Amino acid sequence: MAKGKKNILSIADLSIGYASKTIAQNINFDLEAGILCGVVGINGIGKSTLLRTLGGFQPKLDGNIRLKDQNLEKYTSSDLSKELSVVLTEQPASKNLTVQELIALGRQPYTNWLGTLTKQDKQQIEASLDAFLLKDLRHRKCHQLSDGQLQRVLVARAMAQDTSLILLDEPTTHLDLYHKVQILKMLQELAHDKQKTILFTTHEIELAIQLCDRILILDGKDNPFGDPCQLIEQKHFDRLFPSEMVQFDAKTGSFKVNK
Ligand SMILES: Nc1ncnc2c1ncn2[C@@H]1O[C@H](COP(=O)(O)OP(=O)(O)OP(=O)(O)O)[C@@H](O)[C@H]1O
Repeated sequence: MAKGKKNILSIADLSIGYASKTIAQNINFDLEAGILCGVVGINGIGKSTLLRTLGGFQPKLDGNIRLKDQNLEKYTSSDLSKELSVVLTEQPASKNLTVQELIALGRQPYTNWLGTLTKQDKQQIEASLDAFLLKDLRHRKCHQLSDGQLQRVLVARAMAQDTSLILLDEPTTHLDLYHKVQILKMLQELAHDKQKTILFTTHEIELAIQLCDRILILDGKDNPFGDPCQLIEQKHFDRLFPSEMVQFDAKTGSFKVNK
């Protein structure tokens, strides 16, 4: 850990899965404020299960999850909603709301029972609309948005919630390359400029290598974690897929198909 910087999320010896089956174990990593971290790994290895466990949607099987020096299970749901926001792949039920209304829902943990927005709530909503290029779309219904626009709205809602940790499950699914890069750069900016800790699952390994500060590789064994260059040097990406099919080129940080 860098001197003087406190961990926002500390994971030790974590096992995740279901009563019937352990999906992944031996997961260890720490994340400080201002870090963008990608979680990669092959289909079915447990990325979404990890996200759901960290988000408190399903119980861990073993080990420790500490959020800002307190065990995750110790948080009341009201306190947790001020420290942790989650953006899942499922489409929101509230797509009949306008962009601005959906983003305003991010302020729910802070508003009174009437949902009255204070000046500070409104400022946070404006800043979120601005950061995710949504000012012109603010009155558009969410069901009238493209996948890329809707993804920006969902992340903007998480920004409005103003939590120290933001978890996202595959935020780049269904997006073209330009919009994948756009959303990841916006997440990077949010992490670096606003000192948020952001963890997201992805199949975009090459983009994660270029844009993330840290990567967790779920590999069903040791689950290596570190900064992308370090993981490349240690040849962890070389072992991700069967080498007769695809090979990792450490010089370019990209995968080549064996023809
Ligand atoms: N409710 C459940 N009960 C039992 N097993 C489950 C349940 N949900 C998922 N699984 C299993 O857990 C394993 C991990 O699934 P998970 O969705 O976490 O993987 P993933 O890495 O996110 O996959 P993908 O990249 O395909 O999205 C899979 O084998 C899946 O079949």
